[in-house]
Amino acid sequence: MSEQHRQIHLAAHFPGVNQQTVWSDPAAGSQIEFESFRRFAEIAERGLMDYLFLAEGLRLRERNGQIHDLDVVGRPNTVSVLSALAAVTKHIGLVGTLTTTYNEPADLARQLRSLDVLSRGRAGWNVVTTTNAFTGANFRKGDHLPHAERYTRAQEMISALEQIWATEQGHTTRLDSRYFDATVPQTLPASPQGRPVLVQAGASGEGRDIAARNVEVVFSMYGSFDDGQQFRSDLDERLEHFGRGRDDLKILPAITLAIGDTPDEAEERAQEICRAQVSDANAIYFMELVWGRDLSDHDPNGALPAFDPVEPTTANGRVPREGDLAARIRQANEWRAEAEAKGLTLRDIAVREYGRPSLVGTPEQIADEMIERVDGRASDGFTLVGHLVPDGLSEFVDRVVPLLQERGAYRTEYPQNATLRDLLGVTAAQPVELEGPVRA
Ligand SMILES: Cc1cc2nc3c(=O)[nH]c(=O)nc-3n(C[C@H](O)[C@H](O)[C@H](O)COP(=O)(O)O)c2cc1C
Repeated sequence: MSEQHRQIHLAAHFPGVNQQTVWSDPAAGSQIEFESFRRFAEIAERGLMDYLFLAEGLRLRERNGQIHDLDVVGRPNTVSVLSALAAVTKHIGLVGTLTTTYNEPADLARQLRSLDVLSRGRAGWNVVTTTNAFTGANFRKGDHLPHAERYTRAQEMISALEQIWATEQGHTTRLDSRYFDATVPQTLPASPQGRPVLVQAGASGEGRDIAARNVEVVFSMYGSFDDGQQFRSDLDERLEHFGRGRDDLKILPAITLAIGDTPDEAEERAQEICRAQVSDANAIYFMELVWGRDLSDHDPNGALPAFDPVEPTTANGRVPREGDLAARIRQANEWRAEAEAKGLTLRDIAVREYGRPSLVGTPEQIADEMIERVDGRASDGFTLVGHLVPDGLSEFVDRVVPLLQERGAYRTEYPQNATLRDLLGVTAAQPVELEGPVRA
């Protein structure tokens, strides 16, 4: 008799423009052409995954007032890509990230319901509030709401969308809250899953409350066993507070992989991937986030800056590395001492700090580790982020998925006509009522 394991849920993250994806690799495809998305979806669906996931960036990254062209830049609109994918996939869920800060309810509700109807109940919405202040410049408001206000608006947006989605076709919804004052007609029927699955990404207390109150899946960065367990128990308390059960919410942290035939080979692969991810230019960029200023006059293969970090002077489209100035100065001093003692360059430190892939090992080791984390409730599965687009997850699908299946921890086929909510095995949360307007 094989041991009983909890079922693992998997999502495939089509990386946006970030340092995880190695676009310079000859095997990398386009981040724009539909063929990349189609192939990526085909691999994820071959791996029987719950959903394919797209992040959102509404501007091109900038650095010192210039477009940050270290990587490829730009990506097509999320809902357009997912709608096109609905036509070439059959089972897999299609989850798009869309911001609550820079959208209006009628438009967002209609886009997401359209995707849900076109895909016959396979749509999901990753609720984000957008960190990057400069995104505000795209919009009439031109400014960014403070963090707490963004979450007030997010809750109102979720409630508004739920109200609109619960309204029958041909009827209207009246929205009257702090941020919204609109009368919205329901132009479409419901999909087989009623409304899109809600996913959330945002780690503060407010973000976690939004998740515990409203959503069915959290996309987190807490990939290690201990961090995952801590995050889970924090969310469990919040779920209880909002009258929901632990199984009403799945947590799928981001995971990166290096697979090898032997542990040594996997380790070598991990090193190779890290060095490809942290190119010379990316090493400088990474250190600029710590030092808070332009370091383009520094040699990535030379010493770390001799001066201390400062308060950031340029808005480069990225929030500076976490930690206050004193902590960043301490960090810089530690790295400098270590670099001198061991003869390490700026890039050596960046490669190491940027972080090795989260799971490094043979297919057996990776399958064991995943099962252990899910059985130990450190997560309910994983959002897989490959370092290559579009084929980066094929080795995982071909070599690790069969082992998860053999061990009874993963589905062996898609259920017939399953919606995304069916695949995840979750029920929708009770909608939160919109609070009345707080207009003076
Ligand atoms: C794992 C993760 C993924 C995120 N993905 C996006 C994204 O694709 N687009 C976006 O505009 N914001 C994204 N965000 C930003 C969040 O929505 C939020 O604005 C930010 O994390 C600040 O909120 P917090 O303090 O609650 O974390 C992401 C955040 C996290 C933690």
